[in-house]
Amino acid sequence: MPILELKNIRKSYYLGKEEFPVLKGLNLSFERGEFASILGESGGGKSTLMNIIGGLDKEFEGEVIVNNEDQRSKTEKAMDDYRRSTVGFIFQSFNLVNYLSVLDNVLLSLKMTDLNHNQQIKKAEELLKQVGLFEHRKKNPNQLSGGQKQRVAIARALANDPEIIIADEPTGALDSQNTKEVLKILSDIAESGKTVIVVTHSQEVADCGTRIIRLADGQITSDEKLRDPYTAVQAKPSFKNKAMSFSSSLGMAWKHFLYNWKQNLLIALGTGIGLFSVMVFLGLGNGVSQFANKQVSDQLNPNYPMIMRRVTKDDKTPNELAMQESQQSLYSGDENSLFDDQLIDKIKKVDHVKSVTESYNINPVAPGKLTVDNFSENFQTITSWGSNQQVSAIKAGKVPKAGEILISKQAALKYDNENFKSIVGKNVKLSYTIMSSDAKKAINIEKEYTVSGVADVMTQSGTIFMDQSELKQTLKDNGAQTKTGIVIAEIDDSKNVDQALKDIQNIKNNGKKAFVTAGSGDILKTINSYLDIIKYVLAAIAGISLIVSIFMIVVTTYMSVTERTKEIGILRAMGSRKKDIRRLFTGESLMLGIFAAIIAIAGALAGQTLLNKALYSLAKFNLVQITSGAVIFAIVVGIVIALVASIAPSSRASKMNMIEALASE
Ligand SMILES: Nc1ncnc2c1ncn2[C@@H]1O[C@H](COP(=O)(O)OP(=O)(O)OP(=O)(O)O)[C@@H](O)[C@H]1O
Repeated sequence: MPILELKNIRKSYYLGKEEFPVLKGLNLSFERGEFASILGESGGGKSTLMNIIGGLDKEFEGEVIVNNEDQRSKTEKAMDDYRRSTVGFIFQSFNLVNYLSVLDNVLLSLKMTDLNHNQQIKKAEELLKQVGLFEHRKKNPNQLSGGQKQRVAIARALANDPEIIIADEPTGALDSQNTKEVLKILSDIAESGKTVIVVTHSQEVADCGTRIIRLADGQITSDEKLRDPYTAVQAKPSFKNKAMSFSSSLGMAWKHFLYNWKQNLLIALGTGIGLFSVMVFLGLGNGVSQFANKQVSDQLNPNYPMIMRRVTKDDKTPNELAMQESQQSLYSGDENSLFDDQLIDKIKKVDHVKSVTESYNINPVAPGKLTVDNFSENFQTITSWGSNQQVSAIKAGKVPKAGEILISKQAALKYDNENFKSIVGKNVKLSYTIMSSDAKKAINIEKEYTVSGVADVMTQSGTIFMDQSELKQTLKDNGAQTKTGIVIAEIDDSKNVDQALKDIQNIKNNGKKAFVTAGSGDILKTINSYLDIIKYVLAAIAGISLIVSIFMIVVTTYMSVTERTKEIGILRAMGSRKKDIRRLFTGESLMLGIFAAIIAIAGALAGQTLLNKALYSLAKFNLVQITSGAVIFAIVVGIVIALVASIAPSSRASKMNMIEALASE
């Protein structure tokens, strides 16, 4: 039974609508152990015929029957399998993969078998011994002579133990000595029971075989038998062929990635810089908002929100706006802004509220004056030191008791820039003017106090703190209003603050909402929302460079596809699937993305250390704080960018016409 039969094969090429018939009805059959040469003039259609036999070309008329199976009825998958297991190709220009070593070139075929890694290496080494190149296995193809390259190509074609070897001008680029050696190997292959079909112009090559077929003008002009086919029966291979595994494709992608490392490093740097800037901006935003949070919570205890009476006409105005109205109303001396015991009791009844303290403020009609020795400084407010203030904000001295005041660090620095603490314990005089409770009479007050301490309260530089009862007594003694417009609630736990504030805001008095609230949480929310906007705008600006990176990877992958067109053809001829080709390019660009992310992460972490060192003296705080989320973000974005960028080029690579790819230079 013939291994291969060709029945009435016709093939035409078309230029526009014009038909150029190349093969005009060929009928041939080949036996096992046959070494057949196809001789003919240039342009006679020999390569076209080989492409049809080798399963590279399905656009023809007639039947190609291999082992009793019609090739045309086969699916794409079955044709990949056919090229992988039944045929082996040898080309005039060797078609070795340049970035792989001699051993790896042979292994390429063996990657498509079920042999394990060690068995694959053993088999590849045996094949290289067979063609006399074992010593050269670690070299790259460009370190070999032409004859040696062709012997590697033969070893590679034999690796899968195919039944048919197709050789297109295998000695065309060799001198006479190398030609002899290659012909000897091809004869040996036929002798082992395989069918060898060689396309040649050379009578010397043709004379070596068992049969000469002459082709002219698309037809067979003679079919001459020189000797009987070899009779040895090919031993059944000890392994099965299978599609290239995912890890093998990635392994190949990795080898090319390393081979091309200079170019890849530059692209990864480009992409990495974009990712790096996004990470640093996010980290800076993070650090600055943590710094701001710390500043606020150092001064105000979140468990002690401030409450004022609500004065809006409606209940719909949001709490923050209603609070502004309440403040204006209080400062203008509106009685409706003041608390009475019944209102304070309502707040005390709210769940999680442990206590309610009245907070007093003196807002002099004009800035008050603090005098000590020859030094004087203005102040806007005297406020009671309440439990809502953080004791940690006191940088020198202690909380004010009766007859004492606590002043801001800014004021203390003005007193003594070298040693702001020196003001603690000094006697100071406060002089200011307030209005009587009926707001009709101005009252001038002048009193001496001892400075109990200094507090770092950034937002309240013109504030003086006084003990609550002391402040209340002062107001009383001077006939001023002793009802307060501000009370401080103490909440049992910070996790209950939001709920308690909501409940307080919903308390009604005479059918209307009675209170507005402000906690340090509100201040933080406002600060954070502004910082978030800045952070994301900066990160987005840096992110634009990532779009540039996508284009950079697209262009490089396209260039790589163009450069490696021949390799794509070789791999497809060896039985790689479209999927394997896609993985090869996607894999390499994925490595580029991961590499870029690694560069970005390493750069950002180093940048974080350097920037924090450089900026520490500014705020006594690490202003750049890169989170593990940002690290994961960089890896994910690196991978996504690479995948998006590789879609079009790798799909182009996988869809390439095999014959055109093989013919490319
Ligand atoms: N893709 C193509 N489109 C159009 N014409 C083609 C194409 N490929 C080959 N041909 C034409 O088909 C004819 C046969 O080409 P083929 O390569 O099979 O010849 P050949 O016998 O192998 O020649 P050589 O010995 O020079 O390699 C030539 O005239 C060639 O110009």
